[in-house]
Amino acid sequence: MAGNDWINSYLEAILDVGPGLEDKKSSLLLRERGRFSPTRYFVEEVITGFDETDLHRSWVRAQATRSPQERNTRLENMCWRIWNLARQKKQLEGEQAQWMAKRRQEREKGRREAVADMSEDLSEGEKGDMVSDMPSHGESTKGRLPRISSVETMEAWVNQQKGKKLYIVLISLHGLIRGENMELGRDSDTGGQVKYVVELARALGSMPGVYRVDLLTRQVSSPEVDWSYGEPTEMLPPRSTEGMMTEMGESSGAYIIRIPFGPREKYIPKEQLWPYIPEFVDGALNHIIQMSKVLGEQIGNGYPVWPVAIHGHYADAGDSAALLSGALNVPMLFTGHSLGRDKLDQLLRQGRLSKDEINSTYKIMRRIEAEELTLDASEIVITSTRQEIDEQWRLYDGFDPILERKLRARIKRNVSCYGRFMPRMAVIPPGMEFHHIVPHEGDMDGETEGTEDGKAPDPPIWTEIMRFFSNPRKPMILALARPDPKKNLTTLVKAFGECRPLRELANLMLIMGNRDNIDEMSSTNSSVLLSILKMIDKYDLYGQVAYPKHHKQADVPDIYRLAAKTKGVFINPAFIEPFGLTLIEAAAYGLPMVATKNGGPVDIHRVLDNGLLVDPHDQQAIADALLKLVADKHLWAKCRANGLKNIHLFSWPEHCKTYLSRIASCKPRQPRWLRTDDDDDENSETDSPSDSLRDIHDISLNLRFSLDGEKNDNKENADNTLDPEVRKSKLENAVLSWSKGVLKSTPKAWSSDKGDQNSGAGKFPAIRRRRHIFVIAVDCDTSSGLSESVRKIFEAVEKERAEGSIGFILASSFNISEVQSFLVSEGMKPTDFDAYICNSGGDLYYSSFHSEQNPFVVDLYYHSHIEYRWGGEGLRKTLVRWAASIIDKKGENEDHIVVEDEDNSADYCYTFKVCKLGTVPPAKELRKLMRIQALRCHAVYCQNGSRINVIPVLASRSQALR
Ligand SMILES: O=c1ccn([C@@H]2O[C@H](COP(=O)(O)OP(=O)(O)O[C@H]3O[C@H](CO)[C@@H](O)[C@H](O)[C@H]3O)[C@@H](O)[C@H]2O)c(=O)[nH]1
Ligand SMILES: O=P(O)(O)OC[C@H]1O[C@](O)(CO)[C@@H](O)[C@@H]1O
Repeated sequence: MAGNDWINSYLEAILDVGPGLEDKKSSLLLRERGRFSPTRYFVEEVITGFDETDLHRSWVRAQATRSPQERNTRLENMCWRIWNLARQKKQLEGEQAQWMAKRRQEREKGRREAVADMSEDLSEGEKGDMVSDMPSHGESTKGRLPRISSVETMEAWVNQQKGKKLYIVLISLHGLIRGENMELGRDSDTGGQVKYVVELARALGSMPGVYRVDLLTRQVSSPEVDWSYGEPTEMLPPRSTEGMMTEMGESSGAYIIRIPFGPREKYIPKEQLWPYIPEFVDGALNHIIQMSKVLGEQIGNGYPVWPVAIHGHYADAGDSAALLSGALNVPMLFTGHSLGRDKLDQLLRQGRLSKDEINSTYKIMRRIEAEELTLDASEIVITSTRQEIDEQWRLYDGFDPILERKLRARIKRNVSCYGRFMPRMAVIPPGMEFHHIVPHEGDMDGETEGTEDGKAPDPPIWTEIMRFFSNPRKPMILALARPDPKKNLTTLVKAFGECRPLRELANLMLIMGNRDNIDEMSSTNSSVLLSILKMIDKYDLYGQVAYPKHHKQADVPDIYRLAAKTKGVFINPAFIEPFGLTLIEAAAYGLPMVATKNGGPVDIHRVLDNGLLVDPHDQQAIADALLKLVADKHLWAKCRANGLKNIHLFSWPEHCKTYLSRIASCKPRQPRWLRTDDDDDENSETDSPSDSLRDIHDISLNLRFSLDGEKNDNKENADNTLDPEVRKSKLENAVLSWSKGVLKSTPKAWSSDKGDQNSGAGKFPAIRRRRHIFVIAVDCDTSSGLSESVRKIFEAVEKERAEGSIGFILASSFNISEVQSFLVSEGMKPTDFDAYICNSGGDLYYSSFHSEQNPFVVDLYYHSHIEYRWGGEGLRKTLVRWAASIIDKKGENEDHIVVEDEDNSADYCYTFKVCKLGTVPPAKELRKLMRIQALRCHAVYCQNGSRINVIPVLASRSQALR
């Protein structure tokens, strides 16, 4: 019963600490927030160190020895709770292990099937090692970064691009982004990503060949935040040192463009932004179309200059970029910064929150689905480290490094991949802006200290920091991070507090964002702060730890400088750090590092070799490493020198060169309505094609409705603020100019009716007169259901319909022949609707007055927008195989539940009948299966679950409207 002696002594210790554990809610929160408490320490010891049966035994014993004394009752309750926590943890671990095993099986099966499909010509490349052209610190030998080799490609590309000027769109959705005095560490959402995207935009805007960069983000006009975040546009002026800005030439530069969406006058955390993404996409589309037109006038000889790529940063912007890239038919890029699956795994592994709790707090499943979608839609995924690919992206259904390798080898050999696609992964570490790193030679010997003899005074932040210390000249251990539990600052304070020699030798400087009042911080951040303050008190660290309330972005270089001047060390003890901008910042100021061995720091360390890596969970290892680096002056000097020597490898211009060479490898795509130049009538009064799309967009803004489950509950659309009359006339104009633009730009290409092709103006007369358009999007399993809905709507607006001021679009899962039969059976005419979105978004038709035999005109341009990554026959075959595997077993008999419906299938919509409702696997299972095999598509269960339509990944009914 040795185990139980230990348990009992811990239990006694918990009781001595006092209440806390009995309150389930508060203890869960307490653990989630990373607050340190002795109770937590003992509970964790018990749960992780002992077997569940020992814990059960303790509870039984506590029950048996129950007495009226309060302490005994508490002991009994506590034993029960702890035993249950341990069981929960074990169960979660079990589920996790099962999930991993199932996943491994599914992936292997998927891979086998994919390989079997492609088996006739497996090549050496597919069997062999990685054919790597990915630049990576991980793959490089120290001091020789492969990305440098991209310079030649870049030069070749620049030559090839001579005369062409690029427009690039970046998206970072959440807001609170500005060019100067960024509020980094303001809350959980304002950190490295903000700095990264601003610096990337600025650096790209300064590259030869790039004409304009727009960084799109949320416009936040709220009393809670600075007015600058409400400004629609901000220019990012180029930095003027370090040779970054050579050949700015005639570039228009980089801009932050703030798009209004989401609740008005309210700043919200990123987890709450998901429902508003369609609204952002509409606003962004409007901006891009207008900007392309403006750039066309400036540099495109009057032809729109479309973005060469749309690049989403973080899952939410990835989701938006996928929709935009589909709507515009331009390549998409993605950078994760931090990935949901990894976060979910970390949280599950801690065993403190159930999956449901994690999901409701972090909306993690929505985020993961968005990340999967980015894999479906991106041409290139950019990561900061190799680890992100090998350990993080490989957790996703849509990415498998082995399959990726095989597909890449096939593409190189020009062999078919049978409709399979994988995004390219490119490791391009971020850079640093070096303009504020002015060499301070005297930093190391005290010469630059403020003196009366004319030397520069100390920066104000030094005084602010030094007032905390009894002896401010001791080496400073610096941590600079948002007070987020995952940054693990509490373990650092504990390590410092419990290591006497370290306390004697060094001070601890904690820069943890900005705060006025801890009570006003988010609960997660404030709990980290409170735990740290309690620990400072507990270990009596007064005079040894600094934790200033405020600092500005401009103070950050001085903070690093101060730590370096005292011969201190930078520490990042995060549980996992995707990259770690602070580590390269510290190195640039000559500060050696101790960093977590989980994530990006491994890559950084390989390049810089400027410190030690530690297990962030091992408090002793953290203390030992810090002590070693501070105490060993020789090691310290070597690490400082190494960091300074190689830091130039993290430079934005280098990043941009590789970045642009990757973009150059994408097959150029652009909106197809461009290709109508020779149809244009020079004397026509009509607006340009881009106007037509903008106006369609205006219409869709005014016709908010719910499609494909995209609930739009934003009642505060910008246009709604207008006077109703103004809105009405705006809409009228929009409809009119849209119809004019449509008529001008379409005749040949979207007509299937050759005889009619030059009489486009006669084709869509109705649309010209529309003031409003109703989109009827009803999912029915019988046409009678649909007919009832349509009739009710027609009746409700009978007068306007008769006048022709209201037009209708029918959006359904039916194909065009089904639509036709429906119209005939209901005695309706094709022209009762102006347009038909068929096959769940796989096809778009317009009604034509001019041909009785051919009353529907297919929009072929729409196909060019959705055909991206459409798996065609390879996909169909796999779907048929899947359908054949869904079987209902009744004794000896086996019935097929899903069967192919060839008659109703179309080029961009494979249709399957569900023979037995309620027995098919959920749509997400099918999606997963396809993703595992690198087949990209959008499976829609429709007609009350009696049909499955599989359409291109970028198609949907709402996208068709867009
Ligand atoms: O009080 C603070 C805290 C942070 N910072 C700055 O904010 C940035 C923080 O960046 P980083 O250390 O990289 O962390 P995160 O904010 O968590 O950034 C995410 O995004 C970065 C860019 O992709 C990645 O490097 C990180 O690993 C990832 O977690 C750095 O420039 C810091 O100087 C401050 O100025 N003040
Ligand atoms: O904790 P999460 O949701 O993974 O997110 C971290 C993200 O938030 C930020 O820290 C703030 O910008 C980003 O830098 C990073 O991409």
